[in-house]
Amino acid sequence: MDFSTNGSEESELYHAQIHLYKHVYNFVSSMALKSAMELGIADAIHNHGKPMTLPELSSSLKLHPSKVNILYRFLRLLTHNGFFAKTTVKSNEGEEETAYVLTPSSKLLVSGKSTCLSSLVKGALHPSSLDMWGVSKKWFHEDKEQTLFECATGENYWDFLNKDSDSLSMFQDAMAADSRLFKLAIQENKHVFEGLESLVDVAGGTGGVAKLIHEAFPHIKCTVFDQPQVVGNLTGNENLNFVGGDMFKSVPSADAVLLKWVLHDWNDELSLKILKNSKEAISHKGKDGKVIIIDISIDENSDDRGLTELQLEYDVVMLTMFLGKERTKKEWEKLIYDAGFSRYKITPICGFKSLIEVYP
Ligand SMILES: C[S@@+](CC[C@H](N)C(=O)[O-])C[C@H]1O[C@@H](n2cnc3c(N)ncnc32)[C@H](O)[C@@H]1O
Repeated sequence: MDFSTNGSEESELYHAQIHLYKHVYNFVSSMALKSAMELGIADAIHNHGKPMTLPELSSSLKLHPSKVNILYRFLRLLTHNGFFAKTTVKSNEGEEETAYVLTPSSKLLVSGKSTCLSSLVKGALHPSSLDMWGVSKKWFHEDKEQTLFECATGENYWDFLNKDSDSLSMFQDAMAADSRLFKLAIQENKHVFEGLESLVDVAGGTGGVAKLIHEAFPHIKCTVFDQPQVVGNLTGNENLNFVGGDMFKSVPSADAVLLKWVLHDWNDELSLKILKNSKEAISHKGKDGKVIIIDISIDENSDDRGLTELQLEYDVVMLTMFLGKERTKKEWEKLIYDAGFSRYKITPICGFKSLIEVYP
């Protein structure tokens, strides 16, 4: 084989190598982030109340003294990746020392805050979501309509969650964490909820979003509708109640149906069923009823390549875990019209998701 190249071919080759290696080792950044979350680095810096030096951080985390340099190297990667920032402080002896501070991204790992996403990091990077990748070649060659998760474990992800209360809690906590960040989107899109007297949050989990809507619009009668094993033990109040059931059979009646992070779990056939049941649920309001979908609308032509990459990664997660999908605007339009709705409006929210108002 001839490896001789001219300058530009060489540069292209090295670029290609860096590109490939970068994608091969991306998992290290994910795992370092997971370690930071498990160690509680963000909490330690937050609780310290001022920039924290490496020895202070190591001692606060109660690490073995032999691990200080290891912590430094994890922090170097995480700082490079934008999770921490460095500053200088003066030691008691008057010497300048490097100290770490939180960035907006690591502030999302501070526990006890409404914006804490630690449980999402925990759920998304849990071995139950990662181990399945070992059988992806087998999955591609099999003539079976099953998820990668099912191919690896012999059971579908919903059954896996439902048989073990720890896994179900982990999943619901991750969803609730994601939902809490929805507060800002509600404030920015108040008009979507104004005028409603009742709303049912279909497959609303433990009520993360419904609670935010209830806070912002206390007069709206909110119902969280989910599987009985998810909502069975939850209690609300006069205007926030929890109902167990199966959205593929029927959906409780309300002025509006909310479907957040729901339709991406299902293929078009099952999503159509959910949308038709939702249409039925708002039918008493005639043309004034609405279905509010919160999901990704993939934009492959976006100038923001990082955002599109995240949307496409989510699509593969939905595919491998649920045989679900993230949809493009065109795919949303088809699904919405196939379900018998007459118009819709898409508004980008939360950076990478969309709010889709759908009308009969
Ligand atoms: C991805 S989670 C979304 C939860 C919530 N909407 C949120 O954004 O936090 C999907 C939810 O669908 C619920 N679910 C699955 N199958 C269901 C069914 N047949 N009827 C009602 N809910 C169901 C699950 O229990 C889970 O809470």
